Amino acid sequence: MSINIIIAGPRGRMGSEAVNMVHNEDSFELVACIDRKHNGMSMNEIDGLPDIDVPFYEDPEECLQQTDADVLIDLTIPEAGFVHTKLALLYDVRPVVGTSGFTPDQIDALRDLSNSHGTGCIIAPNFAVGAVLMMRFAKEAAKYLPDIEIIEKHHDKKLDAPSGTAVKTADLIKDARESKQQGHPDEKETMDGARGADTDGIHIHSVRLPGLVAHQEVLFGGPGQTLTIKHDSYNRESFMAGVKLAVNKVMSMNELVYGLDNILD
Ligand SMILES: NC(=O)C1=CN([C@@H]2O[C@H](COP(=O)(O)OP(=O)(O)OC[C@H]3O[C@@H](n4cnc5c(N)ncnc54)[C@H](OP(=O)(O)O)[C@@H]3O)[C@@H](O)[C@H]2O)C=CC1
Ligand SMILES: O=C(O)C1=N[C@H](C(=O)O)C[C@H](O)C1
Repeated sequence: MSINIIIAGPRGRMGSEAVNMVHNEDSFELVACIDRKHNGMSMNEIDGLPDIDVPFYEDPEECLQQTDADVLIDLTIPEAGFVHTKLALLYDVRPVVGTSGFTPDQIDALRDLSNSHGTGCIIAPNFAVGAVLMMRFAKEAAKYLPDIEIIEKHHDKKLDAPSGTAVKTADLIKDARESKQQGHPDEKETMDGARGADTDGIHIHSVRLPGLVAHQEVLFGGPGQTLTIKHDSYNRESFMAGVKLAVNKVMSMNELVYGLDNILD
């Protein structure tokens, strides 16, 4: 039996990669797309998209009502992604969400809905296995070297800053070390933003440049030494093994999980 999948954001950089991955996977079936353009058209009628006969819906609720789907993959923007994920849970379709930029309150609301419906949901700020390991190693290192700064670097089409990965990394580090103020107690920015964002004393610096894809360095400093843990995604294929794993895993889940690390064996 194949897993029936809806993709939201099929024309995007990640969405188009996910369309190819789902289409090429024997046990997956792409059954519909949610797109804010091309309502009522089939993918194979739209210029520049693969020759796949699958319907496009502008209205996410109409899509969920009319489609026999098991899983929704959302790769859009946080505002739309939140609505899609909520609706999918209401229709008992399991969301696999890569969209970054949800607020903690939004994640809590989706967790409540997922858990009360008993419908599995995976929200993963980063689907690349190497990035998950970077976060895991950073959490471990934070126990021994608690002075930490994060530099995340992305392509200049990215809408949210800091990245979901940087936020998740900082959250993991907060679980592993005591809250602390970093840098000089009297330090003063003479130019706004010079020290980056500050979450519980951890500073996050966001770089946006053409040519980049998705990169992060976690820097640790101690007396006479530094440690750098670094991950680079050079293309969007790097995320697809994680998306595939999440689709398979979510089928047997009945609650929300935040972060791919929680489903890696
Ligand atoms: N978890 C992970 O591993 C990864 C997550 N991401 C995240 O995935 C998301 C998508 O990234 P990326 O593919 O680079 O972005 P793109 O901008 O390339 O794609 C976003 C897609 O969402 C669509 N969209 C925008 N607004 C709406 C709306 N209101 N309703 C429905 N669809 C909408 C866009 O359509 P239109 O063209 O009409 O604007 C576009 O097709 C981002 O949040 C990004 O941070 C990215 C890489 C990896
Ligand atoms: O927008 C991107 O490209 C990416 N977004 C995710 C994030 O915000 O962390 C994951 C990855 O870094 C690529």
